[in-house]
Amino acid sequence: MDGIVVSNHGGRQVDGAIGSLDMLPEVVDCVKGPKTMRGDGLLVLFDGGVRTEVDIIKVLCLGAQGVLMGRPWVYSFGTAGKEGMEELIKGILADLDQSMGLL
Ligand SMILES: Cc1cc2nc3c(=O)[nH]c(=O)nc-3n(C[C@H](O)[C@H](O)[C@H](O)COP(=O)(O)O)c2cc1C
Repeated sequence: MDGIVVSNHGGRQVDGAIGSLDMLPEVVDCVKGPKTMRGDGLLVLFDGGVRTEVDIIKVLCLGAQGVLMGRPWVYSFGTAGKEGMEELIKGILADLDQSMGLL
C-alpha cells in the first residue's frame, strides 16, 4: 500500500458521520506521518469539504500531504464546462499562493 485517503465520502451517506478533518490528526499519528510526497512513507491524502485555499492549508497543517476535491469541480463543470474547471483550479492556486505568502 502506497497511501491512504482520509475521507467520509463527502458526508453524503450517513448523517452524523465523523468529519474527515476531525479524524485526520489521529490517522496521521497512526501511520507515523507526515512523510514527503517523494518519500517512501505512507502517503496521506484527505477529502471532504475542501472549498478554499484556507481549507487546503488547514489540511496540510494537520498532517496530510495532499487534498482532493469532489463537488467543487463537478459544480464548476456543470455551470461552465472545461473553462469553469480551469477557472476553479487557477483561482484556488492563485489564492493558495497569496495566503501562503501572507502566512
Ligand atoms: C456525486 C458524487 C458521487 C460520489 N460517489 C462516490 C462513490 O460511489 N463512492 C465513494 O466512495 N465516494 C463517492 N463520492 C465521494 C467522493 O469520492 C469524495 O469523497 C467527496 O466528494 C469529497 O468531498 P467534497 O465533495 O466535499 O470535496 C461521491 C461524491 C459525489 C459528489
